[in-house]
Amino acid sequence: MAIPGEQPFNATSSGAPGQQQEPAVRILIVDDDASLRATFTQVLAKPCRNFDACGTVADGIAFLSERAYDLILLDYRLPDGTGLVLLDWLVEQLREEAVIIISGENDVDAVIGALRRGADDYVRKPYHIAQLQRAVESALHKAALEKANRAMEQRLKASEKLHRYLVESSPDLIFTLDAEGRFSYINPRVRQLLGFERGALMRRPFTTLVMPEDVDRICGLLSLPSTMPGESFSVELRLRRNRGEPSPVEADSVTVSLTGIPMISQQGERRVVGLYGVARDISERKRAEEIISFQAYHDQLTHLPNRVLFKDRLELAIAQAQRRTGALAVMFVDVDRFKLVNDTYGHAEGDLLLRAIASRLSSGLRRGDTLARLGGDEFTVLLPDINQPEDAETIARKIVATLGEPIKLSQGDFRATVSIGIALYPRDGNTAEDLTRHADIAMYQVKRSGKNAFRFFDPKLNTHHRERIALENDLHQALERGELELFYQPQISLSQQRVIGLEALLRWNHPQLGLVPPSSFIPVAEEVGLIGDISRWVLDTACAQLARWRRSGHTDVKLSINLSPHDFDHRDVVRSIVGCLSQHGLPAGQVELEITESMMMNDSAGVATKVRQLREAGIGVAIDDFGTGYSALAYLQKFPVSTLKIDRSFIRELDVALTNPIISAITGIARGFNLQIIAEGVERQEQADALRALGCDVMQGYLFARPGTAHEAEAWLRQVPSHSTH
Ligand SMILES: Nc1nc2c(ncn2[C@@H]2O[C@H](COP(=O)(O)O[C@H]3[C@@H](O)[C@H](n4cnc5c(=O)[nH]c(N)nc54)O[C@@H]3COP(=O)(O)O)[C@@H](O)[C@H]2O)c(=O)[nH]1
Repeated sequence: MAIPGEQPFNATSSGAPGQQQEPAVRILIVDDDASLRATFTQVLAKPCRNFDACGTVADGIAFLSERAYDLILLDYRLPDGTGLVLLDWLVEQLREEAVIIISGENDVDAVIGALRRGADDYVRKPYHIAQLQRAVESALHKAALEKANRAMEQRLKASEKLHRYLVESSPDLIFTLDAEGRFSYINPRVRQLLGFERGALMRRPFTTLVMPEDVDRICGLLSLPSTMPGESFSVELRLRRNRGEPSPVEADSVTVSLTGIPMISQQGERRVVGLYGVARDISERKRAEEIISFQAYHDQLTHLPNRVLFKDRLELAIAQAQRRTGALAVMFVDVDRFKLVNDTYGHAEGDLLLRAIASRLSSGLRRGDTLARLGGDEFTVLLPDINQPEDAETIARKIVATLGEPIKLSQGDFRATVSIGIALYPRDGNTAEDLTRHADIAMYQVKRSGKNAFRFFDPKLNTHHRERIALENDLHQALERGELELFYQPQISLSQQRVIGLEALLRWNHPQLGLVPPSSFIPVAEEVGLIGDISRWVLDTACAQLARWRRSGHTDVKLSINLSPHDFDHRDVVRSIVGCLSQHGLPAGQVELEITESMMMNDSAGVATKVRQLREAGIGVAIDDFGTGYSALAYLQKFPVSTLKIDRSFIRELDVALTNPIISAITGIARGFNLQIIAEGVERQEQADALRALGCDVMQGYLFARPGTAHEAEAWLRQVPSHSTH
């Protein structure tokens, strides 16, 4: 883009810097007397002067048409006309040469005529050389001054043009106000930025453009008398958009950063006569700042306040409650079985569920309450003003009720439930951390006692909770540190007098607590979502061990492996089990998986189908605690298992009476369905005898061996058990 006025600013003077050179001067002599022309050239000669000379008006014009001169010495009387003709030509051509008329004429009219036509001086013949020289010096001096003036004028014009261009095409709003705060100038940017014609704004107060909310703030700054001369200010404010004007921007206002500089009178006493202002549109920057700030304080998925903002609001609410001696409640809300959805249907469905739950939860709250998402499936609620604990209870019931209707996910409906823990200020703590932690502990208790409910914090829960958290933390590292170990317990066939199977039983060698039984940590692993990793480790370790035993010749021993009901929540559980067996080169028939009877009763994860697939792959499936639940024959048809394990509780009853109708029934069912039967928890010889009498041949229990290491198990495989029955 060409910038007006650029060239004049680039002009540089020629000549070596610091060297004061007299400028070159060109003089034209027009006189019909050749000897005079020679004299002029001689007496006026200087190193920097160049002369041309001719004797007629026509030749003079010819020279002048070729180039410009600084001075013309013009004879009045010439053969082809008077010097006036040449003067007229100069005027006509807008020429700027200085002219000295030289004539013998005594006529005053001739002199006046020449001066009127623009001649600068008049020398009458005969003249003294010195007089001519003075006239020439003076005319040249005057011409030089005029030339410098013209150059200066041109530079000023160019400069003015450039400044006007810069101001008028500035992307910022530039304006001046008079002493009364009214526009005295505003650049055309106002049209584009705010949709106002600049003509319409002239003499109108600046506040015409300011959004009403910001007027008071800016008025103080604009009250000029109070502004110290030279004191500038910067302020952010919103300028009004002319809504009558069509605009690509929908906003009512434009946020600008305004810099105001008082204009000081240059004459007389220094006083403020107006204000010079530059307003820069910072709407985009503001929007970006708002987005960044929103992201810093909100959860991206649900757009609810995040942990930081929740803590902030809770601290504020505590301070306010302290002042008015009031009460508030904090709820910790955890979505039940969320991991199931995430693992089974994928993260997109999980996100959909979380968004739907967020919307349901907030529908149960009032304005002024805060619902936040801490991350994962954890939400918190702040009820900043409650009168009694029952108020929090009412809201908790309401929240539970909002989830009554199933949530539509793309892969089907999901009936979401939540576990809610409640802590009250001041009863359960007076800091944001304590209240949130205590609500979390209460929520944990709800989870442990069956989920889908709410509970208030009870200080007695605290110690237990601490131990539990410590256990959880340790469990997270147990796998990495190699603290898990498999023990094995033999399953004996009394008729064959040998170990026909082994059950793999998990142990945790805790560095401080010693050997931790699975009943103490498996439920924790299930709750914190570690069970998947642990089960994979168990399966892999047990299969690797069986492969070793096979290599030692034990090719007909069956290995029972316990699986958690949670493992069956995974779509690809069957594929991973089959994959693990083939990876270790095991025949499917040598492995049996133990599932619990309760899993058959709640078939939400399609356990029946998975059991069928495992059986089709040739893998055995045993029902672990058979008889303890509502075992029904219908289940056995639906779940094509291979083995029933009679629960320990029935074996214990054999101590009282050596017959038991339930055991008789179970053995009958097993025979009817062609299932293998194993009695577990056999501790005494009498129990073994009674079981044998009832038709049960395979047994497992302390009578034969307590669970032992892989090394001990290998020894059992090699020997016939000593505790044979009579
Ligand atoms: N998901 C997984 N669960 C597992 C795994 N390993 C074990 N478990 C389950 O933990 C429960 C407790 O197991 P454990 O403490 O190992 O107890 C087993 C035996 O030690 C015990 N037992 C065996 N004989 C007797 C006996 O004569 N008396 C008596 N009081 N107890 C005895 O019984 C448990 C074996 O039970 P079961 O599995 O039902 O056959 C238990 O429910 C295990 O299933 C694992 O790797 N994953």
